[in-house]
Amino acid sequence: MRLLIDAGNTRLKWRLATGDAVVAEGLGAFDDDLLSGFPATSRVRRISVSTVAAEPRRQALTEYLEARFSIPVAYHWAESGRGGLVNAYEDPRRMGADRWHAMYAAWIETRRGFVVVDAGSAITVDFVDDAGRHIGGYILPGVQMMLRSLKTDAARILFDGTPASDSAPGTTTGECVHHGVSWMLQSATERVLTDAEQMGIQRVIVTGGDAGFLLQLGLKADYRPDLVLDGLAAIDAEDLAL
Ligand SMILES: Nc1ncnc2c1ncn2[C@@H]1O[C@H](COP(=O)(O)OP(=O)(O)OP(=O)(O)O)[C@@H](O)[C@H]1O
Ligand SMILES: CC(C)(CO)[C@@H](O)C(=O)NCCC(=O)O
Ligand SMILES: [K+]
Repeated sequence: MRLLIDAGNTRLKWRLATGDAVVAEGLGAFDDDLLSGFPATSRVRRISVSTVAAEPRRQALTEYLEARFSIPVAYHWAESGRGGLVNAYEDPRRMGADRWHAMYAAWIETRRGFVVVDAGSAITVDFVDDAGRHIGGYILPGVQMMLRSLKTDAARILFDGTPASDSAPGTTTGECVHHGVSWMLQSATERVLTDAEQMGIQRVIVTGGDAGFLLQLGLKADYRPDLVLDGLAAIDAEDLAL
């Protein structure tokens, strides 16, 4: 069985697979048991990871996995191109592996243009045209990141509560902050759709922990929670076949 891992800045997702079939999947924070819910009896023959975590955390993950499964860990990074998908970055190693793996999953499904919106710790937007050319993208602060910076970098912005999909002008600090985040993301969402239209791109795909929030805010997109793992699985299978 293959163990596939998407290790983000906030959470870690894992999938156990045989061939294309998913045997088990899980999701957890880094401070929990790293593979909570993992079926103890399974025989893992290969481990492949896509990560954007800091180097010390990546090393800790490697040590944990090698100690637990006694096999080496294969990391997959962003590439300049694969299977007709071409990265716009001059130095692809600088691109987050999650962005490349998400784009690759979307590309091999239809081999048509698409936009991937990954609403995780940070929010990324990547545009790919019908020829498989990555046009480029955006990196924006994520929902928790925006709230945290308002809380910590301004002394008198005091608020509680959770994100609301309401974007009406607020009349309390809490409303101004939470509705403000919604208002900003709604604007960004509209812009994704108009930009895609201008580029002749029809398909919008959304993934990440805040995908549901963006859909609530009116983003018209296909929700694909495991896009990064899907791309990683495909790439890993291709490399194995070489
Ligand atoms: N149960 C949850 N725990 C943590 N974050 C959650 C949860 N549910 C939704 N979220 C939202 O998901 C975001 C994190 O998304 P996600 O788990 O996709 O990120 P990640 O993959 O860890 O990070 P990265 O963006 O670095 O890949 C948080 O900012 C938060 O707003
Ligand atoms: C932007 C994030 C944090 C999104 O997870 C990740 O893709 C990343 O760390 N990227 C590195 C910078 C870049 O992609 O250009
Ligand atoms: K992610």
